[in-house]
Formats: sequence, C-alpha cells, structure tokens
Amino acid sequence: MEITIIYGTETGNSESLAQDARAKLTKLGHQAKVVDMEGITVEQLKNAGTLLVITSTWGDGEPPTNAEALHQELKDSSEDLSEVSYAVFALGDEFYENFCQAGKDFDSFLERLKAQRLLPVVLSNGDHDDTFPEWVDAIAEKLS
Ligand SMILES: Cc1cc2nc3c(=O)[nH]c(=O)nc-3n(C[C@H](O)[C@H](O)[C@H](O)COP(=O)(O)O)c2cc1C
Repeated sequence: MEITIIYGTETGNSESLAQDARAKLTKLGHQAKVVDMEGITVEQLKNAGTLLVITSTWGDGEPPTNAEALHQELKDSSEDLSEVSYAVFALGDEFYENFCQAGKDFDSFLERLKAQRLLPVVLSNGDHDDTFPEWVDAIAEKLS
C-alpha cells in the first residue's frame, strides 16, 4: 500500500526530511509520495493507508503556517481514522519551552481519532542526522 508522507514546515527542514524518507522507502520497494500539509483535509487522510507526519514547531509551540489548517481540523474532528496507520517525526529545539509541541499535537489528535500508531512519536532536537534515519528504518521494519 502506498505511503503518504505529509510535512509541516516553516523553513524547509521537514520538507527535506520528507523527501529523504520517500527516497529511502522507495529504494526499499515501497510506494511513497510526499504531500504538503497545506490543502490536505481530514477526509483525504481517511484513505491515506500509511501516513507519516513530519512537522516542525514554530512560534511558541505552534504548528508551521502550512500545517495550521490541518492541525485545527484534526483538533476539531470526530472522523474515524481507524483505517490509517501513522507515525510522527517532530522537529524542534529544546531551547524552546514547548519543545516539539506541534508534533506531539498531531500524534495525540490522530490517536484520538483511532488511527493506529506504528511507532512512538520521535521528538528530535536540532540535528536529525541520527534520529531521522533510525525512524525511517523503524518504519520500514514495521511495514515489511
Ligand atoms: C522563531 C522560531 C520559533 C520556534 N519555536 C519552537 C518551539 O516552540 N518549539 C520547538 O520545539 N522548536 C521551535 N523552533 C525550532 C524549529 O522547530 C526548528 O528550527 C526546526 O528545525 C524548523 O524546521 P522547519 O524548517 O521544517 O520549519 C522554533 C524556531 C524558530 C526560528
């Protein structure tokens, strides 16, 4: 089944990691696509199958601008997402009080809507050189 990788970004880090994940998962024989969170609706997520969420946190624990609408819609939603399997990779910086809050929010919103969590949310500080490849490997392992 195709993997949908959605990203929330302010300065491009999450988007770049999303592209890396797509390249690696494709190499491993999966079908994967990268989609900007902007313009995605909860209704569309219902058919996502396997959903990977990669998002930074901005402002004071806020989602990035392109993730705001989906963040709000998921928060308010009562859709049943039990057909969706998901994992969240949260980019952030421990300097900030609300470390990785947007990623934590997406993880808990999806859980509340009964989506199946593949892996615990990863809260990644600053440089993601180790945490990100490990996360993609763990997902590939889960999907194999
Ligand atoms: C103005 C500003 C506000 C930020 N606020 C937070 C925050 O509240 N919590 C957090 O964990 N990280 C915060 N960060 C760190 C970003 O999440 C981090 O730099 C991330 O790598 C940005 O990724 P992006 O390019 O995908 O947006 C902030 C960074 C900036 C520049």
